[in-house]
Amino acid sequence: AYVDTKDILDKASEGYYGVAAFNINNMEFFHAILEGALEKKSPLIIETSEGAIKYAGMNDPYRGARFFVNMIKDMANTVDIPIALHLDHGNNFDIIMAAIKAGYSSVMIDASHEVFEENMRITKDIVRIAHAAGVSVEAELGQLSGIEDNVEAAENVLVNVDEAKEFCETTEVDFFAPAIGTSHGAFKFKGEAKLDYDRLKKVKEVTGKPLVLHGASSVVQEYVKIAEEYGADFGGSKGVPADVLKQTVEYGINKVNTDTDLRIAYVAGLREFLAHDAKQFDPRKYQRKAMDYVKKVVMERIDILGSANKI
Ligand SMILES: O=C(COP(=O)(O)O)N(O)CCCCO
Ligand code: NA
Ligand SMILES: [Zn+2]
Repeated sequence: AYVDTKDILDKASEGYYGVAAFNINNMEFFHAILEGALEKKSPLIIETSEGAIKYAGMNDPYRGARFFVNMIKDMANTVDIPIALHLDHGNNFDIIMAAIKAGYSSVMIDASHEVFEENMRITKDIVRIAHAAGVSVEAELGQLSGIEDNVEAAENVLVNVDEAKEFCETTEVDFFAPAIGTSHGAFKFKGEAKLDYDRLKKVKEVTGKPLVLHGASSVVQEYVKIAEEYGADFGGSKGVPADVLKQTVEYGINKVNTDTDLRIAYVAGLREFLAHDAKQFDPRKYQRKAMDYVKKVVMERIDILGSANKI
């Protein structure tokens, strides 16, 4: 069934388990992810960035938003796991409105690069509009290092616990993303993967909200190796190890944003297949291995986060 993201995350917060939020740009990633979630009988959050919406809509965001809603809502209403569709890193007002109007389950307003008061004001405004339309809202405090959705965040700015309390009370966001040391992409840490667990525990205590971990991909080396065997160069790639992910779930993370792991799995499968089959030109066949690797990553992640059979 097609559900509100808040319903999935309130249950996850109650039960102290994590639900992965998988990013897509096309049909094949959605199908591969869905196969994995169905097999695991897991609730599923599908999310699209503003770039994905522009890509699918050939630069018309409202068309792109409708494309994803039509594909995902219709499929969701014909399978028996709960599925939500979320706008990831919403920042452009028109695209956030397009997602709400098209029928997204939830939207993120990411004003984390603004000063605190401004982030709070913008977020409060989006919450008012989204809630009027029955849409739930995610927002973020602090900054991930690396490229945060075309906004260059120089260094990690960790969430401030007191600000988090005031922010959640004032804005009434439905779920909240505290920056605790992760970053987007495949090169997350120079050395040891260190997250600020103490800060995370405190944010859970003072907000009582379902929490979101951005930049949560593990950069699974099994697929990095396959991709590199067939010509990729992902040297120095490092993500959030599975045991660290489990710790964050234990301390209150409930939505676990995962994009890079799927991208690496897919390109590994594609490179491997094409290196061995010189004759195949049916896209349903030459993408299958890539989709199988995405499905495997999805199922492994569901096991790590504990959302299997939680439907
Ligand atoms: O927080 C995340 C997941 O980040 P990642 O999968 O790179 O760890 N996202 O919001 C996904 C989109 C941006 C990164 O590609
Ligand atoms: Na998000
Ligand atoms: Zn993110």
